[in-house]
Amino acid sequence: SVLADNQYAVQMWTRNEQQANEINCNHTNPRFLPDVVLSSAISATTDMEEAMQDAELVLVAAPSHAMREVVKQCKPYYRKGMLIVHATKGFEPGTLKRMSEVIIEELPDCRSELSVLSGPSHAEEVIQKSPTTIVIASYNKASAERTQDAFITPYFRVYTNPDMTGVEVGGALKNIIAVCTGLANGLGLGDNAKAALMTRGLAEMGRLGMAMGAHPLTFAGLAGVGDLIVTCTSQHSRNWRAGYMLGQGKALQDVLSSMGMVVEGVKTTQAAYQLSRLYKVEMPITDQLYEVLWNGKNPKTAVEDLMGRMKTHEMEEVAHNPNVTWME
Ligand SMILES: NC(=O)C1=CN([C@@H]2O[C@H](COP(=O)(O)OP(=O)(O)OC[C@H]3O[C@@H](n4cnc5c(N)ncnc54)[C@H](OP(=O)(O)O)[C@@H]3O)[C@@H](O)[C@H]2O)C=CC1
Ligand SMILES: O=C(CO)COP(=O)(O)O
Repeated sequence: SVLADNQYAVQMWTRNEQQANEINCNHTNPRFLPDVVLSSAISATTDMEEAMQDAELVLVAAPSHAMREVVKQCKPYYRKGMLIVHATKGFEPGTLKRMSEVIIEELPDCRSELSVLSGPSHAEEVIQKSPTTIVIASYNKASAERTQDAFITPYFRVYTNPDMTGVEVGGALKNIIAVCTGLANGLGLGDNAKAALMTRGLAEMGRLGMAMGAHPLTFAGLAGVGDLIVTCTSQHSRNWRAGYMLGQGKALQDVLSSMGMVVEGVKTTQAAYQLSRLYKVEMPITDQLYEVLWNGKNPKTAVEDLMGRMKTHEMEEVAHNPNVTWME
């Protein structure tokens, strides 16, 4: 819709024939955005060749577990020079790769035209043209700026950032913390607990991100704290809602089947648990959520175990910074 507002003719690809017909005939997408009329500049098809044949820019927003499969389907119709943008927040299950790594493996020629679009941006609000800020990261400045130009509108403000790793890792990891804050609310815990999870969660997002090669300040930006705030506090967040239901005692499988939409934070918790061991980074909140989701740990015990950890200082970098020392 943002691209259509910028005068692009938008061709959507979906695997669902009924959804394509609905978009083409009625300009609606009722399962995902009920009560919304889409621009007549948007059409849909189930034929990937038709979707990609004249494309200048390809935006991929498949869930992380389906990214490789979808990009493989794009591959025969990819042409060097096309801008490729992804908006997916997660890691590839099993390989633990970031989405840009998966895309580059499948489309090696697209490296310098590839960007990630991320930040605090619930579709339900973007479609209402509610002011939204977002970041585009790319290895290539010219591609980042071309993509910025394609998406920027008076209600959708786009920044650029060269830190592809930081933007991808921030967007993926904030979902873990959103599930945790939902869980805390579902357990009846208060705003102090929520603030604690968000702040200490941001610390562990940054620790893993830096170990993976990200710039620490990216986590203070839209793809870090920005998206963390919206996902941990918005009624629209599927990750928060899933956590809330878990906190109320529902079983994980029942929660996931009742959502009918992807809850990236669940698989991302497993991926981050594995990455934290690979990179030897402490991620206590992620560890506890992993035990709750994957090993059936009681969430109340998980909270007690987090609160009962060995006492420590707040920030490693500050505690060991010679300019900020303890008084003798
Ligand atoms: N919703 C939002 O506001 C935002 C979402 N994101 C990110 O975008 C990604 C997608 O999220 P979102 O669109 O909300 O998820 P939804 O669950 O709402 O939709 C997922 C879509 O992907 C399709 N899909 C799933 N698997 C495949 C596959 N193997 N091949 C082709 N299509 C497939 C589904 O089709 P079907 O219906 O046929 O299953 C469905 O249309 C996630 O990584 C999310 O974190 C990022 C920012 C905002
Ligand atoms: O990433 C999002 C908003 O920026 C969407 O979050 P949810 O997947 O939790 O709905």
